[in-house]
Amino acid sequence: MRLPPIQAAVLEAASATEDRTIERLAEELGEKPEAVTGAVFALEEEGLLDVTEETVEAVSLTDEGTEYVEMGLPERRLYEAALELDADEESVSMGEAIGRSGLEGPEVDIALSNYARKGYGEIDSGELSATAGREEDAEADALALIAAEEPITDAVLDDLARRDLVSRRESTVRSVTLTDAGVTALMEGIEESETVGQLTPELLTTGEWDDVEFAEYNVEADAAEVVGGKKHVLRQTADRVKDVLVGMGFEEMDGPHVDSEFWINDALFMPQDHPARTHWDQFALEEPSETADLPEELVERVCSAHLEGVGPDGDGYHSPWTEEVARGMDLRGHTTSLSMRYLSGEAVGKLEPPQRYFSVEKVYRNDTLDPTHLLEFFQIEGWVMAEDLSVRDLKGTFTEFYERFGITDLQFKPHYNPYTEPSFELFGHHPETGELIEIGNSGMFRPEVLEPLGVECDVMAWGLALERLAMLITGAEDIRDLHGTLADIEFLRNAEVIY
Ligand SMILES: N[C@@H](Cc1ccccc1)C(=O)O
Repeated sequence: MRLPPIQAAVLEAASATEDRTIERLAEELGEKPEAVTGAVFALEEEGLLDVTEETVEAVSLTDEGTEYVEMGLPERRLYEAALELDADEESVSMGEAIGRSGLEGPEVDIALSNYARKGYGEIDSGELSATAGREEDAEADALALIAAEEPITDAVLDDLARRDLVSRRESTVRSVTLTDAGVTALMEGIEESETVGQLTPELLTTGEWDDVEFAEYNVEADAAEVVGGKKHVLRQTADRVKDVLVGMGFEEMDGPHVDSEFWINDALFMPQDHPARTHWDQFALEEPSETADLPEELVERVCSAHLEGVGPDGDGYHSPWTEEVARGMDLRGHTTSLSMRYLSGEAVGKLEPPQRYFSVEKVYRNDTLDPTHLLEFFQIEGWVMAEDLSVRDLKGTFTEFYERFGITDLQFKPHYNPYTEPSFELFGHHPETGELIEIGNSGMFRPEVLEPLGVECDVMAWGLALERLAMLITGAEDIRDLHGTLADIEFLRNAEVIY
């Protein structure tokens, strides 16, 4: 029998009595698994091989996992440092133990968050103790086994996966055995035929291509995975949000990322001593630290609203209001600053009702990073200006908007904002964890906001979280998987924004 060289080689390497995997054959023959798979399918079609398929979970170390195999787990290194400081006698300073361990950056947090959980000792107000005689660490042992390609138990695997130290993937393992026909063919002898699998520059330049016989394409063979560039999941979500809002009749706003306290806070009737206006919550600029460019008449009206309120029964904050504070420059902590610029007429001139505006833009807050918080994130800002709006209009708009993303179980909770009354927070269920997560904040702008701006009808408004929406759409459980230095590339490659 005549066969192309790779098929002949595969047939000779296969056994009649023992299953051999394609991986193993490829290794033995020094060929690419894809090439061997192609040959196997061709031989199966000729009836010379039997192929069986099995789905298995392949476990491999992530970069972080590989690093810990070499360096030791951070909590383990902290424990060893604590022991060197005699922590089994009594507790020692946490700072000193960290210093001795050589842990740096995010590793410190990782060490601290696993230390007590794994029984290495207690951490209490800056002090740390170490449980004597902790020789074993199931997670460390398991990492070493995975590195050596040995099997490990599922329970530890779950822990390691939760820590992102391993990645798990389903793959299909194909094994082959010789059929009777295959055995007979081998006994009768195989000759290598001249078929060519790949057209090369040599074949072309020598003109040999005209003499050789080409192998047939095998469209069923596994091909190498191609990871091409694609639009980021968050950008896909933002584009979709824009499409939906434009479809609902909204126009887009834009404006400065760095803005004055006036537009970010004062125009919104945020008292100047409000805690959200301190460095705990927002990033202030040193250079330039203030603007000379404020709309003077509006500043006067806003100042008066703060001091005396608006209307005949109005009441203000009875606390000082200074233009100096209003001139301060910040990275905007919300895009409601844009709504103020548009509603005041400052951005595109005086607007007559009805109007609908939105933006999908970045905001900056001095928050603590966690699974639902980033320091830079995107807000879906929006407002509707019309006569006689009510909370029903607000809820109806959200219901319509979120339905376009398959989110139909919104929940509303009463809330407080200095600038809206009434105010509502919005919640949606996470598709994977079932947890209720906050996805937005909204309300009807108060007269103290609208009157100084010269707006005489109702305005309902909101700020929705783009990343949280992306989490509900894609099932991402940690906002840090989506963007930032800890983004999960594997997740981003596969996540889909379907609509
Ligand atoms: N600025 C609010 C959102 C909001 C905008 C407009 C009205 C009400 C709420 C926030 O950042 O959470």
